[in-house]
Amino acid sequence: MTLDIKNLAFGYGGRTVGENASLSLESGEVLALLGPNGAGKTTLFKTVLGLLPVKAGDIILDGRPLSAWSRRERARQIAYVPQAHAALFPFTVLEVVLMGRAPHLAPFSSPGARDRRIAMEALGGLGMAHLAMRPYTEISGGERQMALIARALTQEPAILVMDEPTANLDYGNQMRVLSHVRALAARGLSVVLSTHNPDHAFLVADRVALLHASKLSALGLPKDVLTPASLKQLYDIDVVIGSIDGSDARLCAPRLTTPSIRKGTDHGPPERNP
Ligand SMILES: Nc1ncnc2c1ncn2[C@@H]1O[C@H](COP(=O)(O)OP(=O)(O)OP(=O)(O)O)[C@@H](O)[C@H]1O
Repeated sequence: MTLDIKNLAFGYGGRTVGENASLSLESGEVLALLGPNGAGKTTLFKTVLGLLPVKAGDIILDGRPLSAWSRRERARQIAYVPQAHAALFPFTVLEVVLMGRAPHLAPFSSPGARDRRIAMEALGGLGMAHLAMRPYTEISGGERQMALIARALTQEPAILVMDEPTANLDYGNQMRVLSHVRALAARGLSVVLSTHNPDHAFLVADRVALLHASKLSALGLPKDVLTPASLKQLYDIDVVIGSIDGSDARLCAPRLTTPSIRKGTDHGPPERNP
């Protein structure tokens, strides 16, 4: 399953968030998208998922325009892991994960034994099986994030779109999710994920794209795209990037700057005159 985005413009109503975005995704490839807060990563993802209308350009899924796929067909091919949200209804974790089976069920039918097995396997693979019967409203933000990943895997998609999948996770679960992403790619799944952590892109991505000032500004190997200069442009911070033991593996370390703190400006109310 391939995904081609050509000269895409995306945004909301009369507002264009990004334009002229082009990229392609091959089977088994992991693409990491980096960009500052508000750059438009979620908006791009929602457009690729067909949740927001295309403003200009084309999205081609497996050679066919996305608009030619029915919602159900699309949902069998592309799954979305949104940023974890607060839950409103006390479904069990298993019930939430089973929602991923919806595109595979006949209309008005309920999930069967096979669907439950797939859902439990997804939970088990993420070390979450023990939470299956807990209300989704009574688990932590990180556990909800893991449940949403399990729900997406239960959908058995060819392409997985993950919006900051490690954002709420402890260090161990971050690495478990990244390992899972690599294992899924090895099985032929394509993964697009956004991250604010360059090290995660170094760990997991085959290619990296940068979204900045309404443009996809770079697309290439992590070591070529994630440089002190590009990260300075993206986040306005200074970093050092080193290789581990002279290998191709890279690590990014920020240099902290000392902000100038002035009395009576950004850091508290102005001093009163006596
Ligand atoms: N529903 C909406 N309607 C109009 N504008 C929106 C809407 N949601 C987000 N925006 C705006 O669109 C721009 C891109 O937002 P988006 O959420 O795609 O950024 P992002 O790169 O995912 O950010 P973050 O890293 O903070 O999650 C921002 O300026 C944001 O304020």
